[in-house]
Amino acid sequence: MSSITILSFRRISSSTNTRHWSALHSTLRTMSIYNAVNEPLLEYAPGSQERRDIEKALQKYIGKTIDIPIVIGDEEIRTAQVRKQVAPFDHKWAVATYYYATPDIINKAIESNLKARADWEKRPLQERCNIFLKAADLINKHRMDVIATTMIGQAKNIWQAEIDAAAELIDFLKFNVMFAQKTTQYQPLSPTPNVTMNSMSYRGLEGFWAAVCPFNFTAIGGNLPMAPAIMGNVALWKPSDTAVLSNYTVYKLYREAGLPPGVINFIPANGPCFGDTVLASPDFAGLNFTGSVSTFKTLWRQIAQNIDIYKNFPRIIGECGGKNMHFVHPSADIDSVVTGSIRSAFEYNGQKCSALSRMYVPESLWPQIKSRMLSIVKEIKVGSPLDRESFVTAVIDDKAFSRIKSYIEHAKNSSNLAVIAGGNCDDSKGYFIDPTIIETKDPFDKIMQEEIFGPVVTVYVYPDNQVLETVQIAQKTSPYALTGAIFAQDKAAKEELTEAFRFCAGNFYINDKSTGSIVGQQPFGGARLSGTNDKAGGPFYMARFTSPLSIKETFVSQKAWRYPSMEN
Ligand SMILES: NC(=O)c1ccc[n+]([C@@H]2O[C@H](COP(=O)([O-])OP(=O)(O)OC[C@H]3O[C@@H](n4cnc5c(N)ncnc54)[C@H](O)[C@@H]3O)[C@@H](O)[C@H]2O)c1
Ligand SMILES: N[C@@H](CCC=O)C(=O)O
Repeated sequence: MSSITILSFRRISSSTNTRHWSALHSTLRTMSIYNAVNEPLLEYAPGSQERRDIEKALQKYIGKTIDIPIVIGDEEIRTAQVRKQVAPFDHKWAVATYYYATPDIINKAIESNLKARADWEKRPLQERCNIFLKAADLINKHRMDVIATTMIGQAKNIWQAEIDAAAELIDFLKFNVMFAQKTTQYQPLSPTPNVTMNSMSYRGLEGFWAAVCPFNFTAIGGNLPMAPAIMGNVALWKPSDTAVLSNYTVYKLYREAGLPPGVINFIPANGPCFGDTVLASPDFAGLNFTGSVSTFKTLWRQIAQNIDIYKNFPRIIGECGGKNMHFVHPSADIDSVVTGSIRSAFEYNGQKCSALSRMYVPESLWPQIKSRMLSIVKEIKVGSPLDRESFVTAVIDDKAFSRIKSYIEHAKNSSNLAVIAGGNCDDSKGYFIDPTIIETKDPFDKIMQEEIFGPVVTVYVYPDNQVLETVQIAQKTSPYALTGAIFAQDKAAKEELTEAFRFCAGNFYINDKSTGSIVGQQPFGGARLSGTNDKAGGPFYMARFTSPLSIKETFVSQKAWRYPSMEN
């Protein structure tokens, strides 16, 4: 790994000895970069060691309520605004008690960030990277706690929790470190090093970042404050109300890994209260947001309104929703369509931003695809994530339950729409919604346009001789461009469809489902209203968290003020 540090860099840069510069540049050329590889997934087969481990870990949490404080520096704070995070599959069970931060407390957290920044930003990149690589080791060591808290708090079954809270989070930590090193490796040209040496110093931003997190991925909660911190920034971690337990479990491991107090403060808070307070601070430097379009637009508008108070132009990153499609060509392989669509639409109850939500299927293939999807849906078990057979579990909360149910009711009440599988909703114990398949005669019905974020997929069946017309419909149906997939065996069709949907997704799949991106393999993010497409888990992402300083140092005394062209 790199032996170059910002501190040593500064020491060298203050020297006028060109030999030091040459040494720096040759070290930069030879420095070794951390080689991130993806975390292997554990399988949790019955009888396996990991199966026993997760069952033991779950016992620590089942039936209990964990108390979670606000954390600023080393101080734990509890306010009078006591909140409960409930198990979505058993809403009488509060899995955690936490406390909303008040505006005063949020301002105190900002002060603490700024105080910690003075030292953190100056630390060598290598030192910061080492802390987060240690955090990756600790997540692995305490894998079962991170997974168990994700299972009970966000209702993920073991498989989905493993993908998210263990594998993806560890991947984010390791790939962010690697890309931070690669990003900062660039040094500008110095064609006459005995006369002039050019260099670039990679600074964290002046001020603090607000990391505003969604409920649906523990890994995203862990990533949003951590990526800026690696690059020398300080951040407020605002967890989602429905993911406080898993996010706090990860936060504690970051601190245990050596993250100094105040670099990341853990601030559960009412969303608008948090937004209003942090965006009113002149030191607000950046927003790292993942969540819905409406929240992102609200925050962006507020930033614009407050633009005159800021010391810097804030950086804005926002990854939002989608209306992700599978477009099936008449030459498609039916097995791939059926398996991919069931998985993408119903894994984690359709609550992945990349989940399949609308399908376009040619009428020649629909009878087979329909009968196979309906028969799989009959086999899908809906239930508690603690039951190893549950493929679909409960949706996250009462608001999500009502929203998803309203789309199903709309389908039941519309003559253009037919509910052909599922449609049952039951919130008596938990927020359960059966995997639901709807057929539509109207490709522009709102159910084909709006993000539902639940286990509901709508299918539009098109005449085989109208592929191009249907492509045009699919292109303009939704304002989002997050993920999309085409299924085709015909080579020319594959090329044509890929070109036709070039701007309809940030992550595009050919003969594969629209979900399941892996850090470092399919860097993730969408365009249009799906977000700023900064591709978390990729190299450009880390560049967003640095404010580079270009330095030119000249070693020879400069005497001539006249241009050569003026000389005789
Ligand atoms: N593109 C991606 O990478 C990606 C990944 C995951 C989730 N998502 C999207 O996230 C959404 C689901 O997540 P969610 O329900 O948690 O989203 P949400 O917008 O309801 O909440 C996101 C966060 O914003 C906070 N918030 C709400 N109002 C706020 C305000 N006025 N000021 C400051 N913070 C505020 C919430 O408390 C929460 O922490 C879906 O739309 C999904 O598609 C996108
Ligand atoms: N990485 C995830 C998307 C995250 C959004 O919720 C996937 O591609 O399944």
